[in-house]
Amino acid sequence: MIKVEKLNKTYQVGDKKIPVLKDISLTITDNEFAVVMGESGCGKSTFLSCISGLSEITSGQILLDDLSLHDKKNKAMEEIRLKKFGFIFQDNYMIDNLTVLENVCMSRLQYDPNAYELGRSLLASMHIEQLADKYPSQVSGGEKQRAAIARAMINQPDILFADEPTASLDHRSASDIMEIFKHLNEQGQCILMVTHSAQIAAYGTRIMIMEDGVFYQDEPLGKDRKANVEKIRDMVKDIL
Ligand SMILES: Nc1ncnc2c1ncn2[C@@H]1O[C@H](COP(=O)(O)OP(=O)(O)OP(=O)(O)O)[C@@H](O)[C@H]1O
Repeated sequence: MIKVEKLNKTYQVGDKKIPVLKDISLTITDNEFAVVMGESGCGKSTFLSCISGLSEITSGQILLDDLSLHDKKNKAMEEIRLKKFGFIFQDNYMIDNLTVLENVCMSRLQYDPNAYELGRSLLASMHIEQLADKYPSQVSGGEKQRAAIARAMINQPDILFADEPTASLDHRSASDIMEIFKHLNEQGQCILMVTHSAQIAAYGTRIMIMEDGVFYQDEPLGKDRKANVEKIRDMVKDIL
């Protein structure tokens, strides 16, 4: 469970302060697939990077279970980010001179001699086990994004953070990736994702709409994806 309490984030540019996140309080529970939407520049990516401990926050706190993520005295923060969080971005940042399997397993190899075994089984669950020994330049964008999910899952994270994971993919590959997310969530994986697409957001179990640094709508989603798309389009019709 991740709990956000009175989160504020202000960027300082020269002598100008730019408040981006404004007093956000919410909880994301372990079994949720929460989706954040909102117009460009409203603060979605900033929210994701604050809540995942990648960015400093200005005030408030973020608790992973009972652990404060921005406690500067907490030397274990790096370890927590590595082992409890998985990250997927629009650009999947594979290391070109490592194989797909090596990319997937890199962050686990240092502490687990069986990392490759787990990596192979993750690739199999993404239906790309045959790509294990290829290099990133030899696989398609959709395949690379599946490998990026395997890489994000390699430390069996508590939460998977995804910032527009399908934005650079065609419709078919994007749907395939969302089916994987849906399946992971059905197996109990907590996911927090940012997207601009109602079709993609409709795979979630919760939709949160941000405007100007606050969530002004936050609703559960059902299992009927078509109904979810309608509902989401209606929620965002005035801003997107
Ligand atoms: N490092 C930074 N320094 C100063 N301002 C920033 C910084 N990062 C983001 N901003 C500003 O904060 C605001 C929110 O940016 P953010 O990237 O979180 O928005 P977003 O909703 O994710 O946008 P998009 O949908 O276009 O990706 C924007 O006005 C942006 O210009």
